[in-house]
Amino acid sequence: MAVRIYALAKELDVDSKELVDVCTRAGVTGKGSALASLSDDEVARVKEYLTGGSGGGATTATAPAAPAAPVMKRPTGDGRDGKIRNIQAPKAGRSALRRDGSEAAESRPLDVVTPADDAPEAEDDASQVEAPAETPIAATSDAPVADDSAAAEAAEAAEATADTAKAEAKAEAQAEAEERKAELAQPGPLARMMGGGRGGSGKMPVIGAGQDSGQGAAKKRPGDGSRPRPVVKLAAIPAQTQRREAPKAKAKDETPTQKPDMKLPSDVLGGGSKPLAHQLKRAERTLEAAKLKEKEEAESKTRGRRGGAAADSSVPMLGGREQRQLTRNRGGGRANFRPRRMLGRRRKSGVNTAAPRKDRISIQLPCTVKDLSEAAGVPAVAILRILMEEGVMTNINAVMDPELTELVAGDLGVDIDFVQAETLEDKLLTAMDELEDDEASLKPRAPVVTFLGHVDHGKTSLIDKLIGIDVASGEDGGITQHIRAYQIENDGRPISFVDTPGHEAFTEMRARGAGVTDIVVLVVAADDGVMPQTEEAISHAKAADVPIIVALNKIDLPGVDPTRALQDLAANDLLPSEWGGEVEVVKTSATTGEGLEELLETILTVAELNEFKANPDRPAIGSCLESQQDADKGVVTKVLVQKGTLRVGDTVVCGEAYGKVKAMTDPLRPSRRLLEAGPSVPVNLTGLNRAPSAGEPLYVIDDIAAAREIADTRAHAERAEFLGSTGFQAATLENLFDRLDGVGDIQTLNLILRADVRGSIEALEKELTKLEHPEVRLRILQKSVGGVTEGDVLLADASEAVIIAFNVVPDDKARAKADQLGVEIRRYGIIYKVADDLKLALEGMLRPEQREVDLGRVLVQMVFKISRIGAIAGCRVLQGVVERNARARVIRENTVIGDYAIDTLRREKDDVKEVREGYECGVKLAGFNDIKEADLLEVYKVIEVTRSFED
Ligand SMILES: Nc1nc2c(ncn2[C@@H]2O[C@H](COP(=O)(O)OP(=O)(O)OP(=O)(O)O)[C@@H](O)[C@H]2O)c(=O)[nH]1
Repeated sequence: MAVRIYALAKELDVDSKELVDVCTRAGVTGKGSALASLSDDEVARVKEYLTGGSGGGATTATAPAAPAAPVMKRPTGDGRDGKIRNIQAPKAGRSALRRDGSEAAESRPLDVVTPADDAPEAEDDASQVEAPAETPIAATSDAPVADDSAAAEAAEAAEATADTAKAEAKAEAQAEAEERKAELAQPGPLARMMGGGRGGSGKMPVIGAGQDSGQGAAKKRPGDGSRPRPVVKLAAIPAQTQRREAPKAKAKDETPTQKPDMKLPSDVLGGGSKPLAHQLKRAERTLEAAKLKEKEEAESKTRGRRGGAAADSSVPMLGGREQRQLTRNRGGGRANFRPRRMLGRRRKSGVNTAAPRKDRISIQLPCTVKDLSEAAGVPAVAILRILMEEGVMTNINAVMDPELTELVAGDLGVDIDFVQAETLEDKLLTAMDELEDDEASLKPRAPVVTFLGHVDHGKTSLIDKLIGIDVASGEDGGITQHIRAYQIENDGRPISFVDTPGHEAFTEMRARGAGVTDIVVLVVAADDGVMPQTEEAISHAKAADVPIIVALNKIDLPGVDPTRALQDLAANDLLPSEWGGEVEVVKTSATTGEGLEELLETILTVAELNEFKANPDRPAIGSCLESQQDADKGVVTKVLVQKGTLRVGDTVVCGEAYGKVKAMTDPLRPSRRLLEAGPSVPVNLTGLNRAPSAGEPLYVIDDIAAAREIADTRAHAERAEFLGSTGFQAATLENLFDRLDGVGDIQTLNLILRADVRGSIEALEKELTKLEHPEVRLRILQKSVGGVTEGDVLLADASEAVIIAFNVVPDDKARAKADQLGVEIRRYGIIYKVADDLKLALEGMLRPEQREVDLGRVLVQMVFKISRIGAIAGCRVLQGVVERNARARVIRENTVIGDYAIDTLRREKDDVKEVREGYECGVKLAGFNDIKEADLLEVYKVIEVTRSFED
């Protein structure tokens, strides 16, 4: 019966990683990791090799009667017996998973450690030094091993020479031992990974009992004291993981990086999508503004001086009328004589322009026209005028995006700095995020295992089979459109599974799944191999920096060749362990159940190695996987708790939503109510005031008022952004450029999106962005979770929009209103059908192409001039056909002299629709009477051809 290497390692009480190496040396090849299986034969060979039999070949030749060195003996724990010692499995599993082949080779155990105090005895104890060299492992590790010949030489020298020579040899041996000691003081890569520095002098690291007693032995997990921890090779962690490193502190004397001193306006720097004339106009305006400012400053200085003069004691004291008269005359400026009309107009601007004008301002985003006016001390009308000149018609309360604000500020000659205010969110939530849990508070938690892969490769079927439910067969269109999370127990050990959709529209959901996961199971159909979404899933898994296990599914299909899929995986940096790589590939069939046990076992082994932990005793932080509006329960949010414990009654904030947790249920058994949920537990919770966006982190906070404030601020910001993106109200550079580019001519199809969950809206939006065409576009006016309401219908009517109801229905009022107003509500259940239909609708909006179709040629044989009617050409159809509503090009002496519509077409005296080849007919051309004998008419008609996006 086949047995896995790590199971055999357990049985033999050796380190499974070492056993992988031993397999290779014993001639059992192709075993890339501890999860590889061995046949009975192979097991026998390995055992034989280990007990010093002939299995290994090469090394035994040089091994003289080794005294049981390879026998996996339980250690004494003193770490100094020169034999076998225990090294614990990696504690922080991820580092162990990063090792590559070279490190593994380096990390082979050092065969012998001769402690410093033993060194002087080296000459007398040649057999002790030699013994480890006889072990199979010693043969591969030469550097730290005591050199047999050196020892022999030392012994020989001792015999052959006098006492002085003996002393020399002794000194030499001692020096050598010192050197070795120094070398060994540096722990090897494996030792480092295993958490042991120079924890002892053991030869082969062995997993098992006694690990606490050795030096450097790490803490054991509670409850599994006797279970050894196998070692699994997994995918190499990509380079980008380095971004997690804390930034290096700058050396004090390091010269700061120089910043270029660029004073050009941002739009000039931005590549100048505007015409040069426009740039010049702006430059002129800026110059004028600067001049004006200078003048104002000069005037105010003069005024100041005059004011000073008024206080001068040399001026005689005047009273009453004279004083008023003088003051009026001194003020002298035009303002004093400004007619009432002007004063009135000035007041109307409604903005306090008393603030002094500034050269440099700091302004908080989002910024309105009024904000800028107040900060810069410039009348709002001046700003509105600039905006108007730029083609942006807006009002004083309109929000300007940063680029537009900068542009206006540039025109006003004001330098601007944007500042971001510290919000309540920053204060409360960021602090929670940054709160580090101390090591002692961390408790083991279930691994979160996410299934990722291409559409239809069998993710849902595999999870269904693993947990014994049937979700796959009930899916609309056979594709997963929701993210799911369930927790099950296997032999008392909990595991949380996350199922993600494979369809390309669900990138966000896949990223979200990968973002909350500890382990990724990459499902690859054996008949299909690596496909685009598989590659995307690999990237997500790598970005999440988590171990990958590959489930090579559909292995039951007749004639499948897994080799191609394995090659694809190798090409994507996932070298399968059976090819000597580091990625476990388990061949599975969700249909027959083949390989599922092995898959589960592999998942549990990886989880065990990584020892996932979290602090359950802190305010919970989770992640919203999905949320939906339920007719009975209100907002139902699917949350995966990541840290802390979430309890019924907790106040939470999640994205733009907040509320108190009313109830929690187990997603797998919805009737099972939960009062609390700890780390790694997925729950469906109710109590939020609105459906939060999927992917939003959820925080438990004490104060409901603070939760409301945070949620409302976010909702407000999102609304402002959304309005900006739909082109309503907000003035942005983008809509300015749109206008300049003549985008106004584009035909627009307005949409209102309503869906069951936020994830569907995201996926729909993503899918719809692909429907791009220079002449038509889609504009989403509103998007929200829940059924179609009367308000939606009214908005659709006012904006001539179509309502897309995805997995939701209109309520009665909405339905009645839609019938009354003739608003179209289109209902869908499958995402790509929405995209297909909207594509057709947009294609229908494209102006049809006008195409000419040649009909025939006609020769004019005779011309009849009839008063009040005009010239009638008596013709013969030379080729093709003439139709009444066609057009004709008149050709005279090989030159086209005109192009006219056929007004009348007659045979004999009757009006006819068409005349065919060989027949005679009378043709009257609209607006052309100069027809002559021998003219040739080329008859054609114009047809309209509908266009598609592909044309
Ligand atoms: N023969 C065979 N068919 C399978 C196997 N696994 C899944 N299928 C079939 O493949 C189809 C897709 O399976 P799903 O489980 O829905 O695939 P999925 O990867 O979850 O698909 P999405 O979630 O839509 O990306 C279904 O018809 C399954 O019955 C398998 O191991 N063998």
